[in-house]
Amino acid sequence: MAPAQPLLLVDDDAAFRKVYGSLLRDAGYEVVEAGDRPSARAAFDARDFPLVLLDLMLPPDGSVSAGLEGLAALLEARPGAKVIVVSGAGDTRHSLEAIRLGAHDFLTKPVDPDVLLVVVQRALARVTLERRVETLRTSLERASADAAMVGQSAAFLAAVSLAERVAASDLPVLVTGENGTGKELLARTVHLKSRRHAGPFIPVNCGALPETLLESALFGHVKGSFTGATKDHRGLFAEADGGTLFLDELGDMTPSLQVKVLRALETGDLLPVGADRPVHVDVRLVTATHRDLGRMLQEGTFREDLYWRVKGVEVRLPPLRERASDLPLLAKHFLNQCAHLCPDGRARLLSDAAAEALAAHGWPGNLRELRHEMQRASVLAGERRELQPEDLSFTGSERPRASTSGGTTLAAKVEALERREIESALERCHNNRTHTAEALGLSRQGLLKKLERYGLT
Ligand SMILES: Nc1ncnc2c1ncn2[C@@H]1O[C@H](COP(=O)(O)OP(=O)(O)OP(=O)(O)O)[C@@H](O)[C@H]1O
Repeated sequence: MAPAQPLLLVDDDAAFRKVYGSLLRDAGYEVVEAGDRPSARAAFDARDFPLVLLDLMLPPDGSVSAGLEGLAALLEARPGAKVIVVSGAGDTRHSLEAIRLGAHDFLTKPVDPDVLLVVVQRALARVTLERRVETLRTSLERASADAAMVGQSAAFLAAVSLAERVAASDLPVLVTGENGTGKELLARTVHLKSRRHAGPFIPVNCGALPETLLESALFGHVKGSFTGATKDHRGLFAEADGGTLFLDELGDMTPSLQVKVLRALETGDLLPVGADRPVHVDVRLVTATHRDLGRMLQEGTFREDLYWRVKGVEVRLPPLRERASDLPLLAKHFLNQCAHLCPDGRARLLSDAAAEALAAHGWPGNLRELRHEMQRASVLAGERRELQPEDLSFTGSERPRASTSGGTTLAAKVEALERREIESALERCHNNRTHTAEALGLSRQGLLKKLERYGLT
């Protein structure tokens, strides 16, 4: 038999506690009683009660406002607990205020015993459901993070094991590796394996925004602090409070912003743009860069004090060419992921010749390039079940097909040309989007739009 669920029954009226306490005990619940606010709070703190039946007007003061404050404090301490407010006749206004503060329901005295039992039963069923959802959500997040990190090569497993070992601590983690090696995925894994896993994971690409926008995105701003600041904005540091902030492409951050980030990390205090008072946050930092920070230190483009603050433990992700044994596994993983792109919804397979072509390629864009190749090959193969080398862009046979498949109108030809230019710039810049945008004379945002339009993401 399942153990009786514990309820906390708080009322200064001993007769009420006696009658309703035994009613609930007879219904199979374990009832703990409290007759005033301090003893109710002590009992609440001592055990994980899923449900509290609470009278608002309690000794020592009998005041409703203190009762409402007490209710808010209980819910703040344990937001998952359900509180049912039991008030005297004529107290509806206060009961509604209690609901606004987060109480689950209210009952008015004299309480009909049958109604009480139904309300209690439904509130407890709700708690059970919410707890089950939370457990499932956590295990799903963990499972999907594990499942997403495909690879068995020694170099990859060493990186993952180091990341997992450091995840439990609050140490900063610096993930290094070429573009597309899986740095963001590893950062998410660190978060999901940490004690902060239920908190937010906030990724920020430091190379994607100009300095002033990045500053206000990170630290927030107050309304009116600059043109366009029409309302207060919390900022991503504050949004990551209680969780993990992932600063991607840290090496792209300007020196003056590096100073501000360093200050925030040292004190935990942020100064939103235009604010006169700092805000305190509790954030675990994970950073990533494809740049050689050691060389940037020597060149004076990256601050040494910030380097030591973010470095904590450095985890280097190997490029795909150093993980040759993972290539077939990863290719299959990405083919399965994009099965929905195939006309029959079934994942395509690699022919031996296609597998050889993959093995012979250098993969400058790493896993991102492989994922993209598998997507486009799945589409190009059409009804064919097995992929052939000509379905791969780097074998040289697919490229001309793409340029002619654009159609014969001028617009189609221009599009085909633009697509080819973007592809070759991406290749030259090793898939670094900031550099590709610069090389093409586009804004990063403009490039991202085009990548999406041509299915190159
Ligand atoms: N071990 C892995 N198993 C399966 N998929 C992976 C793995 N690592 C990365 N990926 C996938 O490869 C792609 C690129 O990964 P990710 O964005 O994490 O790389 P990155 O190093 O952060 O790239 P960038 O340097 O451009 O920011 C993503 O689609 C990601 O889901």
